[in-house]
Amino acid sequence: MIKLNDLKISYRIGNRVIEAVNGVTLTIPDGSIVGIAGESGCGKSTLMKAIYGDIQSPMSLSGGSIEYGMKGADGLPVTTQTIRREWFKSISYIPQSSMNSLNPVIRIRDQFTDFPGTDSNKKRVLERARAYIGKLGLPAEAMESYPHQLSGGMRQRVMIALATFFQPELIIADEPTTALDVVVQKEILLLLMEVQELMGNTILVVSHDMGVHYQVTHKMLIMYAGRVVEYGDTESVFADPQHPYTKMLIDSLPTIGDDSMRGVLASMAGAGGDRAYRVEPELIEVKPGHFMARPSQSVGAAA
Ligand SMILES: Nc1ncnc2c1ncn2[C@@H]1O[C@H](COP(=O)(O)OP(=O)(O)OP(=O)(O)O)[C@@H](O)[C@H]1O
Repeated sequence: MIKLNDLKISYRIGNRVIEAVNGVTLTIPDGSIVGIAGESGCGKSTLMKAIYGDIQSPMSLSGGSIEYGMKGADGLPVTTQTIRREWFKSISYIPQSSMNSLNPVIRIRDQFTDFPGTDSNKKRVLERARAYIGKLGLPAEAMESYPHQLSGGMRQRVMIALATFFQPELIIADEPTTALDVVVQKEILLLLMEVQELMGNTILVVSHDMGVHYQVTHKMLIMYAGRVVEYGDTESVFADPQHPYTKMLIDSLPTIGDDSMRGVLASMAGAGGDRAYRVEPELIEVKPGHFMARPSQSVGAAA
């Protein structure tokens, strides 16, 4: 269980201090997938880096604390000061555009054996790694490849394989599917879910995509301007959002049968009322090669 107690993280740029995370208090239960959403610049990545223990200038922990609820190799509780020793072993980080973070001049096999803290018996590591990447849907040949020889989705799978190789208790994934096409996005998210089911680790996933959060997470944390404005079980947050900002984020998701565009569509159809337009708009060519679904007035509709 991770506990954040009035956590404050700031950046100092000259005389200016930006409170990027401004007093966050919450508890993250073990074995849950927690989604973090909020607009650009609200502090999601800063919070993730702080939990990962990657706090370096100009970033600083300006208040509060993080309790990790895990013990290190020395048997002592892990703290902000000692968390770095747990990197790759108990806690791993899948950064934004991580598929481009693989060292381009090192074969995938060597990325596994050169891993910090890995077993010194390379043969044993490679055997394990081969079996493991197979489980994550990668062909054995991928081990012999350089990163550029793999597709974006495969590189992201390799990143996930590297990040989960030591079965860490906590995985932080900062926008793990950005820059992937939607089909691969779905595969990667399913993979993360499978890994979590298999290993029972806690996963924190940052994403701008509320659909992703709905599909994948157990709990949702909504951030706004450095603060948490809502936190709860995903089902409850989506079914009954409490904070106006959460409502806005959820309302921005189009749903089948969505009626919110009714008035606009009706006026586009020149219907003069908000009911008189055809439910299935026709796709018409507005400019050569450029089509739009223009609503048209329905037969017998009142003007
Ligand atoms: N290295 C840095 N130096 C100074 N300010 C920073 C730095 N990194 C982030 N910030 C500032 O901290 C605030 C929070 O940024 P952060 O990257 O955590 O937001 P975010 O929610 O992850 O945004 P995005 O969704 O765009 O990744 C922003 O105001 C940002 O400008």
